[in-house]
Amino acid sequence: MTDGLDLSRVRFSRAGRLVVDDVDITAPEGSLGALLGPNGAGKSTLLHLIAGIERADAGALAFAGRDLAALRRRDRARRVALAEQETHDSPELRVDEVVALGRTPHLGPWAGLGDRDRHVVAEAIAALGLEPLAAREYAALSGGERQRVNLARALAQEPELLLLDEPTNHLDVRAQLTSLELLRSLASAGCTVLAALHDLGLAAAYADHVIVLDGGRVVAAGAPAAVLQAGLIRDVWGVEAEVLEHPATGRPLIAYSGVATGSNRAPV
Ligand SMILES: Nc1ncnc2c1ncn2[C@@H]1O[C@H](COP(=O)(O)OP(=O)(O)OP(=O)(O)O)[C@@H](O)[C@H]1O
Repeated sequence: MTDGLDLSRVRFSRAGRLVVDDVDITAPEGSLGALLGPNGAGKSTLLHLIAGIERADAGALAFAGRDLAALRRRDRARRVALAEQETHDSPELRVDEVVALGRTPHLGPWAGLGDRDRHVVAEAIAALGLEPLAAREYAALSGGERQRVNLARALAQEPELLLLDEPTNHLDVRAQLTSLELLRSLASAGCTVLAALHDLGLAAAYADHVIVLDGGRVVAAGAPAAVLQAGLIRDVWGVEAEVLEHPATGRPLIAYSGVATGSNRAPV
């Protein structure tokens, strides 16, 4: 058992179909991990299981040495945040109100925001550059703007474990890099971060470790350079790629050349 996230033999079925199959994952405390895999691999489901939105059928899920399933809902919410692509519970709220929802697990019963809560909310809004949007209605934002609000809300929660489902979806390239740099600095400050990503290049550029899911199973895990190799990319995603070395960072640089012929991946 580690100080970070530790999943052992986690299984989960949905509608009679096994969608998370004997998953073992270790994410060290203070690391930025990328959860990778093709559509339907089970990434969102696994994040839901870790966040306690759904309950695993079998296996152990621990964070900082504590059994996540045994934590009370409120205790878990103080420690674990999940930033999803859409916030469904607050369409009529303003941006600053949505971000302030992140403080809910830290407030006493019937208590409003205190000075520190307001400070944390303002910092989260500033970290995502959302000041100009703070008084706008969440529902009236673009997809990328909402994505930044969702991340700010998760930051305001001040979690020890931050889970994100495709946090770069809808974002322009600068916003993508800004978000990943923010996640990296959170990890450096001790937060354990695990983000489901589709962009292998971003994972290669930023993650400390990557976990590749396929058909609900972990098929590879480790340092980006060790895992993200042409053969694995062909087998899992059904595309041909050359993996180069980034001239400035030394990290893997993925150059796609096309869909792999003979791949048994279903066409999209
Ligand atoms: N509400 C649901 N009812 C039945 N099956 C579902 C439901 N949601 C997801 N699934 C199935 O569970 C499996 C895992 O889905 P999941 O959303 O976790 O994958 P994912 O890796 O996040 O995919 P994507 O990259 O497309 O978002 C898929 O086969 C999917 O069809």
